[in-house]
Amino acid sequence: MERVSEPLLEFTDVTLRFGGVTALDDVSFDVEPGELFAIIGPNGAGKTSIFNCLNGVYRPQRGTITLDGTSLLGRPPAAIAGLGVARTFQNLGLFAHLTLIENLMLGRHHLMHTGFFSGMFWWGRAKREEITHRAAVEEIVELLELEPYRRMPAGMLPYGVAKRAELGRALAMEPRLLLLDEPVAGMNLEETEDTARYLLEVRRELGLAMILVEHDMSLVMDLADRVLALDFGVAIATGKPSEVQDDPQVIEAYLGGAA
Ligand SMILES: Nc1ncnc2c1ncn2[C@@H]1O[C@H](COP(=O)(O)OP(=O)(O)OP(=O)(O)O)[C@@H](O)[C@H]1O
Repeated sequence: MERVSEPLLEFTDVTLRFGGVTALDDVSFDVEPGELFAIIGPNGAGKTSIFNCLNGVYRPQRGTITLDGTSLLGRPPAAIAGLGVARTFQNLGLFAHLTLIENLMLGRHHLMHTGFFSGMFWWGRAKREEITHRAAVEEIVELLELEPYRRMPAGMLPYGVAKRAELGRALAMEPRLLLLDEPVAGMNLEETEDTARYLLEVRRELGLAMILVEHDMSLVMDLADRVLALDFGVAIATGKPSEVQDDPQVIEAYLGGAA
């Protein structure tokens, strides 16, 4: 891909170890603004470890990670979320008893200035803030076509809709970088195609950068601008989906895994 701007994310020479296990071995990649970047690799290759380094859950022993020039290393997950890195979870990060709208409003929590007590004293300001946040949430509901489920408790949503609501919760944070952890895991073909459509729509409407970790290779090949392939914590190929797909080391990693 031709360089049109400075990278949004720079993940450079990152090494992460757990005792004798090297989960990431000197891994480097960067993500451009608005880019859809995918990370693939067999089980245990280190994909989730990259997400956990990015959002401050793990601290690598070596390397640097910067978002728009600001180092993310050593910052707690909430601070990294505040800098604009949002994540969706494989096992849904929704509160089952809250409605879809309430879950999306919680996604905006870190953007809210008025707490409960100040809200009591500054009723006018709190009200105005609430109206702004509700309007932003309603835009996401519309974008993801979630209107029919607005007042439904998240625990009662059909699986495909719950995954979409999870995407909505992450978008409600107004991220600059969205980490998508296996967004189509457990979905049937129709739900997978729907998700691909929504992700393209999100990208078209919001233009935010996304990193996709996904085992569904056809989704990766359809959606990604560039792909990073990992094997045993080592970056074995980076490039356009078609290039990575044909890379002998990538083929070997997958065939070896299947054997
Ligand atoms: N908290 C941890 N403690 C010890 N080892 C860990 C920890 N987290 C990850 N690992 C190890 O690091 C390596 C990479 O794991 P990781 O979960 O990042 O792989 P993955 O590519 O996401 O795998 P999967 O596709 O199965 O989710 C594995 O060997 C794993 O056992």
